[in-house]
Amino acid sequence: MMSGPMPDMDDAVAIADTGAATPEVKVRARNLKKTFRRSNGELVRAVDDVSVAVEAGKMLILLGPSGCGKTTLLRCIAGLERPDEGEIWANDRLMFSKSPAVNAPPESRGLAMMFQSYAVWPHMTVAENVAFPLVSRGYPKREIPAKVAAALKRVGIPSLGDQYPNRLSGGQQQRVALARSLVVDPQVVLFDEPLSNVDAKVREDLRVELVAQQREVGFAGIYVTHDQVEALQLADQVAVLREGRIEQLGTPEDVYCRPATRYVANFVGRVNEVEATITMGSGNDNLAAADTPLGRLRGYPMAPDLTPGTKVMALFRPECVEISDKGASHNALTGSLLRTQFSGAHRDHLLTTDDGHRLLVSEMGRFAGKTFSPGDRLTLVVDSKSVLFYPL
Ligand SMILES: Nc1ncnc2c1ncn2[C@@H]1O[C@H](COP(=O)(O)OP(=O)(O)OP(=O)(O)O)[C@@H](O)[C@H]1O
Repeated sequence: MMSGPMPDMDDAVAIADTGAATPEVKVRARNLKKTFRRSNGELVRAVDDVSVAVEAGKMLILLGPSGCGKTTLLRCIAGLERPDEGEIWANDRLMFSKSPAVNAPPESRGLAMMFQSYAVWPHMTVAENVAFPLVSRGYPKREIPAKVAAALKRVGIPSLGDQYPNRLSGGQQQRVALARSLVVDPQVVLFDEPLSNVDAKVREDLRVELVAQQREVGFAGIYVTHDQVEALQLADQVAVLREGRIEQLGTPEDVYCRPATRYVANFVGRVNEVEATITMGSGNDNLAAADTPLGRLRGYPMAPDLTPGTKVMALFRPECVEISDKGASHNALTGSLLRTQFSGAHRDHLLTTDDGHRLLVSEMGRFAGKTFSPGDRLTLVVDSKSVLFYPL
């Protein structure tokens, strides 16, 4: 039931007891669709029947490769793009629907934004930049300096208020942009790849900062990225997108450790893939067995109907493999070392098996004293709990 009369096209609608949004859900998009027509006439389903929700104080990450529809979905929620179908609710108000016809303008949705392209304004000082959302919302003038100072302090640049942005580093400019997004104490913040223009170390610092700010301010966030490390670090929930659709929605642990599909497994981390044939369906321990050209593997079936004889792909991550000098009764594979790459916290070994399969093994820390040379025969033992069988 909607409160009040039938809304005008450009009004947001407050909801009473619709059951459409529970109190803690800050943003909900339902069955959103958005199709574009390219200049050559071709239709692109940028967002294809997507439903997502984010609760107060939680971060939802939209993750996927370039062109999968992340930005379009975010822009629909922000009100910068008009969906073809679906509904959008924010802060318990209907922001978009086709029937009744509702399409609230961006500035009335109560959503703060921090977009990569929304750079800080060079002709304004840092303090003026941060004050801008307060001024444009008509905040009492005398309250603005204290709010700006608090926002700058919160993002770790309390003394930069008088500076012009072109005197600041990229990381400091991003802090200004973050302060500008948070100064109005928003309940919801939309982020579109906000850290993609800063170097790796600054990105990492800013991610930590962002999580701390979220805890403190308690806003709900929707954050677009194609960087899986960023997604896993920041997310409460990750939506992995593929060609406009959600391939998996889950916690970072779900999408990394129990990817629903091979696409998700490959997108959120590195994997070894070996073709296999199921020889034994899953038993009491839920583990099945499959024959591969490299030997028998035990692992978890990722579909219900993987009966003996079914062709599957066995997947396991490089860090779930141990180099063994004892061998093992099952899940043991043998290969010759091609090369080793040292990366500080871990080192990666690339092996080739006798039938030409390539296997990647990642050893974490504690490898001092153990050296291997190209050509060495190594036995690998793969943890059964991390082998996953997917239908082909
Ligand atoms: N205005 C537009 N007109 C035509 N096609 C568009 C338009 N905007 C986006 N698209 C197409 O829609 C699809 C999704 O684009 P979108 O920008 O949402 O993807 P993305 O996942 O955010 O990619 P990226 O990470 O590269 O920004 C792409 O195929 C893109 O070319």
